[in-house]
Amino acid sequence: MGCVISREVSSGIVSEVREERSVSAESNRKTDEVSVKNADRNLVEVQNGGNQKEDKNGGDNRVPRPRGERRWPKPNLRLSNPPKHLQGEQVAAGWPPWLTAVCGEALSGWIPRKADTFEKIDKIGQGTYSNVYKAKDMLTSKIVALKKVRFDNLEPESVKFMAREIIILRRLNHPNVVKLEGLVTSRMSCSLYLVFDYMLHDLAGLAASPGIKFTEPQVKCYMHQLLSGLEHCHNRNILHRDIKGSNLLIDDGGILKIADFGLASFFDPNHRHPMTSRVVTLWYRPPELLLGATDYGVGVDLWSAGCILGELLAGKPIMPGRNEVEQLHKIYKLCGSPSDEYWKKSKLPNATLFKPREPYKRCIRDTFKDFPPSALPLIDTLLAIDPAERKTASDALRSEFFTTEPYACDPSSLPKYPPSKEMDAKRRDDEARRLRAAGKAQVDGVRKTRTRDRAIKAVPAPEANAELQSNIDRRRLISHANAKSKSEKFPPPHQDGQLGYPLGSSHHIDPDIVPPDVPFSSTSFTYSKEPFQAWSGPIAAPKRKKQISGETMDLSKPFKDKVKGKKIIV
Ligand SMILES: Nc1ncnc2c1ncn2[C@@H]1O[C@H](COP(=O)(O)OP(=O)(O)OP(=O)(O)O)[C@@H](O)[C@H]1O
Repeated sequence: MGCVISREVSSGIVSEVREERSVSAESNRKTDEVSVKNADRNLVEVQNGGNQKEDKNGGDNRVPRPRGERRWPKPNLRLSNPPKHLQGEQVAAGWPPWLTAVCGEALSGWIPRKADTFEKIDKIGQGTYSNVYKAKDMLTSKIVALKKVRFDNLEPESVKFMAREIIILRRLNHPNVVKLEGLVTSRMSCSLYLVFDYMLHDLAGLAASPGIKFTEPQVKCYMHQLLSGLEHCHNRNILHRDIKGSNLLIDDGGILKIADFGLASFFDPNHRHPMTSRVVTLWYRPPELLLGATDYGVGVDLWSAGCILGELLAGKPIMPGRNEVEQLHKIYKLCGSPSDEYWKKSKLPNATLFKPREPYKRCIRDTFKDFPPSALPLIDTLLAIDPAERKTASDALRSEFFTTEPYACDPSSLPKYPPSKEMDAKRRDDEARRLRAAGKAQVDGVRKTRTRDRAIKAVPAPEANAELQSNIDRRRLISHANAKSKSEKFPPPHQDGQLGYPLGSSHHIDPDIVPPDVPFSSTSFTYSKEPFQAWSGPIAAPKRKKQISGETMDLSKPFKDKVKGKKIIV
């Protein structure tokens, strides 16, 4: 679409990008040919990032890396002071100084579109730190989605996190990954808009729509696209870390795109850089993260993909835990508890706490005996307790699920659904509540109630993501700084040992907040009066909103992490 248009920005920037471009000029030709219709050729090439190759079949052929290039691309989150000349050039190109001062790398080679060249049509989504609008690009007449990222106090940390999302998005170029088309900003405003293609649906919204039940070929079609998008991310050493239905957008041609890279991160295939375990929405979170792993890889996204596969075939989420303890318990009950061998080799921080007295037997095949037979080996693999056994997205794409009849249908043959997003499901929910409250007609009420029930099932319990660390960090931030929305995503720096999850040390768990049917070793639970409550949720904290220091805190969203000293990559 070419939102990022007009002139080249800086000789320095452009030469850097050109070097990349020369490596893969061939591979970019196709994308460029499409984009060049709308925009200046040079800048579109820059926008494409230069080192990616589009493969419409979902394959992911990596372009050879030039000599001397880093083995794995690392976002420059800690570089808070880009060279002055670069900042100057970017400001001259129209970027606001508060942005260039912190995340020059994310802007490199791009110039901003002006906000008044878009016409907002409707609000279509809301995230933890953003609002998403449907808008019309006045220059091209194209309908787009504008994700408005808020920066209340222009805190460098929050801007850096947004920069990471932009850097990651710019490295991705695949039909099943949402494409960042451009950035919109103004010198005056403290917000930034990310421009994306407009997508009519998300998978959570579709799955929660009354009357929609996916057939086997349709499930295969969505899963193939999801795994193809993941394969692309993983081959670029990017973990998404929040795969769930509402982050899988679907356009009116049935094309699925992985969206919301706000929690995504580059990972080190050599496992030398630990990462935070506090990622992924609870229902889709793999056991190793619940057990505190900081050394993990593609397996985390594959687990989430397994949960999605189960959900699409079962018509409801397969492991809807209300808090972390219950989530782990649901996992053990379905997938079995980790083997002794795995406990030994994984050295997971929370292993001693969550080792059940008696091992649980795996019963995936029994539980899902009504699933299509070819789906069982795949779901069995994706939901393996040991992440190494989940293999890779490429392996999943080669599994018999996709190579036996009935085959995946073509995306274009999928039914044309009315617009349906997770947000629409919530709207229906609100409407049903309003109608019930007003004592409207019984029949109508019954129908809406069913809709509501389903919508709720498709969305993780809000409390599910409220965690110890986030609560403490929020409290600290709210009382120490007068910030709100950003603080929920960007807590202040802290040492791991200070709060929450001291790596490698044991935790205290209040037995009162452990669901009664969770038979973990009783010796593991030690009563503590510390302000712990990591295992939050309905059991410990039934309220959605919490009043802290006079501010209303919304605990209903996954808490976005931050850099912890030098050790943990978030
Ligand atoms: N390109 C798009 N087209 C249409 N709708 C979109 C698009 N991108 C996002 N949305 C809608 O906006 C919602 C929020 O977007 P997104 O998940 O990117 O924001 P976020 O602030 O990172 O959210 P979260 O708190 O879930 O992490 C999505 O669930 C989706 O319904």
